[in-house]
Amino acid sequence: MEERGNISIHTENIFPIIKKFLYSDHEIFLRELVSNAVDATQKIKRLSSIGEYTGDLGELKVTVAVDKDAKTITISDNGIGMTAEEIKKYINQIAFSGATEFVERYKESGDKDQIIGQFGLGFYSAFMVAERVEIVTKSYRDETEPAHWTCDGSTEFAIAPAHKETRGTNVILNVASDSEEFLEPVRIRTILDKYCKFLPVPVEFEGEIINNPNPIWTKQPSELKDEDYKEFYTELYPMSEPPLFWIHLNVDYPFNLTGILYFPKIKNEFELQRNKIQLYSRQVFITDEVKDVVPEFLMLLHGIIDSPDIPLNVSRSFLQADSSVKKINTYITKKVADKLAEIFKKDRTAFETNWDDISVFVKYGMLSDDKFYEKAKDFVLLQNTSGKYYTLEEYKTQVEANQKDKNEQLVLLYTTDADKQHAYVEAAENRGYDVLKLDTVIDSHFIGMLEQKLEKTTLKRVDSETIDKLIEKDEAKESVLSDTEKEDLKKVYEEAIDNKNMMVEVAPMSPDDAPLVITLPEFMRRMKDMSRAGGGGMMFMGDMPDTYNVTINANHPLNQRVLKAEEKGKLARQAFDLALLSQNMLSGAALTSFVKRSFDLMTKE
Ligand SMILES: Nc1ncnc2c1ncn2[C@@H]1O[C@H](COP(=O)(O)OP(=O)(O)OP(=O)(O)O)[C@@H](O)[C@H]1O
Repeated sequence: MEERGNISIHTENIFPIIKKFLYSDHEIFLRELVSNAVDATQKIKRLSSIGEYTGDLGELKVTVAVDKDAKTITISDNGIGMTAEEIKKYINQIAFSGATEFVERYKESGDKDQIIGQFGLGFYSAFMVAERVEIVTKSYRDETEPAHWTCDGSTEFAIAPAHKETRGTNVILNVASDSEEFLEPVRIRTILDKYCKFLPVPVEFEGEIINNPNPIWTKQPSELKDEDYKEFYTELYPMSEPPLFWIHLNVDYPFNLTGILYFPKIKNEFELQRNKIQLYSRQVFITDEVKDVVPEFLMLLHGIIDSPDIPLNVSRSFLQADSSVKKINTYITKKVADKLAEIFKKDRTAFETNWDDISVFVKYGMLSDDKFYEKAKDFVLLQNTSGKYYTLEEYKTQVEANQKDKNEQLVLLYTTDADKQHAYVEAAENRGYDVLKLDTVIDSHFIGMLEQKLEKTTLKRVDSETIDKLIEKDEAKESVLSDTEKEDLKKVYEEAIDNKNMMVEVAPMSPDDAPLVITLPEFMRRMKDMSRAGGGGMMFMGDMPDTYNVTINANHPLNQRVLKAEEKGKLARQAFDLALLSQNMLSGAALTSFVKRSFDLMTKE
């Protein structure tokens, strides 16, 4: 006998609302229905294992079938099935109230993106693509009758006895005319591939099992070889270069989390590599937007995180405040730091070889997470211009003797471009100083952080001061020029240079040093960098021209010649242009006139 009834929910007809709001995400209906089917098979397995079900389990499986002519999609399982009473309880009440709650939430927050993908719509999502949904089901309990339920998404349903020999449930979607794209097998396969690839029960489509029910993250690390991890990486990211190394996450207290995180080869292009971590809940793909679950700096990693404890049905802001999400964050950070520390200890050569790929990520982590800093400070590496790697501590020991200034401040020198800043690097090295290479996008922030964290330490770019001032020592240099001669020399240069952004000064330096050095003070460059990055309340700095210091070496023979020469100005200008040239700062008309002047001078000699 057929029974008709009304589903008791508050909202009259939630179907059009859901259909409209979830337009872009219609495809998740398949994820929801297939995971329900998987759940049903897992439930029967559990009942069997505890002796509540004594019948034959058979081969547990979920089947998806498309019938283009009948315009149906059918999801079948041989799970626990439902009685008519259970349909009323679980589908009419739970599924529909879940959907009602969804709509209420949507109305509250008004932000579609916050909810989509975060909220399992459950059974009701079938109505996003179907005009009518049928359930034909037979419970595992022998004495019960199979049932047939039909509903068009409104609050009315019909339930009648059915003919079904075997245990389990068929959910039949009569696809709506505006959703016929889902009758294309290719489309269905793509969706299954996205969401169901690692479901724990075989899922069959067109005669093929489309999933890998035992992905490696569900296994014990001791069962796995390096090859297994690498193979799995290729399965996830078919076109990628092999990963550098990986971490197998496996924790069941105080929260449940498994997964594998891979360190990819990142180099400097890290923007491209985001959103490569996939979030699963009990092997069901949820999203690859893991922003709130994984610490920001770990977004560069690839791989899988699987946790039933991540609340998927709440909005973003709530997720950030959620305590298990916070714990997961902390756990992942710790695991990653421990893994890096372990590789560093066990195989320093491998660590150094991979440093270029991991440095951005380690530095980013140190900058954004204090706990990570505390661990990483022991393995973060500094590389000098001759390619040698040091830890912070090792480097300190290495340069301490030579690079302390008169105030006992340790000065670390660095270059952002060893090629362009070659003249300065060489000058520093001739002094017996060591120069670090800090040339990645993140290094300007990293430098700031080191200064904050390391005691009595400053970092200076090699071209920010003349060599004597980079690391100021107590010994004063004698000048071969008298004060008046120095004044004269200054005037000659000022007139020859004729640029108010070039601050000329004359200072005694070693005769072996360059006759003239152009420097951009460290503080100046940093403030400009900051204002360019939009911070620090120094917006006005960004538009200001650079103000350089031009230091004339009073002890260099060339400058003694400049003072005495007939064409003082020409000689001074020539020296200045050469200094510009060595800094890659000479171009256009200035370069042309320099070349012309050089030929002139050569012709005269
Ligand atoms: N294929 C099925 N076999 C047996 N029972 C099912 C099946 N599909 C749904 N159910 C029952 O209907 C209930 C409601 O399903 P629905 O998908 O709406 O919610 P849910 O699975 O509990 O939660 P979620 O929102 O995570 O999907 C399920 O809890 C289950 O008891």
